[in-house]
Amino acid sequence: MPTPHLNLPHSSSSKPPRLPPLARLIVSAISTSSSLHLSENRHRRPSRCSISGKSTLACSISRELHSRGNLSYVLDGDNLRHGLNKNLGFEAEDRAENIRRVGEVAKLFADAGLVCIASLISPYRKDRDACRAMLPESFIEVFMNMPLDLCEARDAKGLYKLARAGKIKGFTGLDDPYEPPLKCEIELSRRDGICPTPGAMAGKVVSYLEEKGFLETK
Ligand SMILES: Nc1ncnc2c1ncn2[C@@H]1O[C@H](COP(=O)(O)OS(=O)(=O)O)[C@@H](OP(=O)(O)O)[C@H]1O
Ligand SMILES: Nc1ncnc2c1ncn2[C@@H]1O[C@H](COP(=O)(O)OP(=O)(O)O)[C@@H](O)[C@H]1O
Repeated sequence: MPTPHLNLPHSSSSKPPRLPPLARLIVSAISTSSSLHLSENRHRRPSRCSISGKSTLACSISRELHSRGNLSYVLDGDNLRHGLNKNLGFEAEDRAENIRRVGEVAKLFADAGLVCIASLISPYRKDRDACRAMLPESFIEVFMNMPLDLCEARDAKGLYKLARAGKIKGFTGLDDPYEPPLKCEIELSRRDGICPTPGAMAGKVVSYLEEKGFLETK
C-alpha cells in the first residue's frame, strides 16, 4: 500500500524563520537586594527589600525588548498577589508556592515565545533554585543588590514604616531573611553610592540576553 502523502506545513519552500537557540525559553527572575550590613547588635545579617526597584526595572527591560522587536511579559509579584496568588501570604511555604506558580506561568509564556520577566522578592535560595531547575538553561537570575537603607528611604508604599511599627510581621529585610544568591547571572548594584537609572540597568540585562543569543534578531 502506498504511504499516504502528508501535506506538512513546514515544507522546504515555506520554512518558518529559525529562532536563535533557546529564544523561546527565558525567564528572568528579578530578585531583590542584598548586601551585608552590620546591625547594632553586631549580628551580621543580609539586608534586602521591597522597593528595590524590581518593577521599575522589569518595565524598563520590557520596553527595551519591545523596541528591539522582542515580545515580553512582566509577571510582577505584587500584582499577582491580587489575582493568581491572592490566597497566599508571606509565610515561608506561601512564598515558596508563590514562586513555584510564577515559575510555571513563566514556563508557559516562554513556551509561547515570549521573554518572561518575573519581578519577585523570592527571598529564599531554595525556591529560586527550584525555579531554575524548572527552566533548565533558560533561567536568568538578576540580583538587585540594593541596600536596605535605600529601600527603606524610598518606602513608596509605607510598608517599612508599618513593619517597623510592628504592624506587619515577617517583612523581608527586617524580620524575615533574604538569602543572596551564591551564583547569579546578573548582579545590579550601586556605583559610588549612586543607583544606576532603570534604563542603564535594563540595558545591561538586555545586552546579556543579546550576547547569550536569547533574543530574536530583526
Ligand atoms: N511580609 C512581607 N514581606 C515582603 N513583602 C511584603 C510583605 N507583606 C507585603 N509585602 C508586599 O508584597 C510584595 C512582595 O511580593 P512577592 O510576591 O514578590 O514576595 S515573595 O517573592 O513571595 O517573597 C512587596 O512588593 P514589592 O515592593 O513590589 O516587592 C510588598 O509590597
Ligand atoms: N533606579 C532607580 N533610581 C531611583 N529610583 C528608583 C529606581 N528604581 C525605582 N525607583 C523608585 O523606587 C520606588 C520603588 O520602585 P519599584 O520598582 O516599585 O520597586 P519594587 O518593585 O522593588 O517594590 C519607586 O518610587 C520608583 O520610582
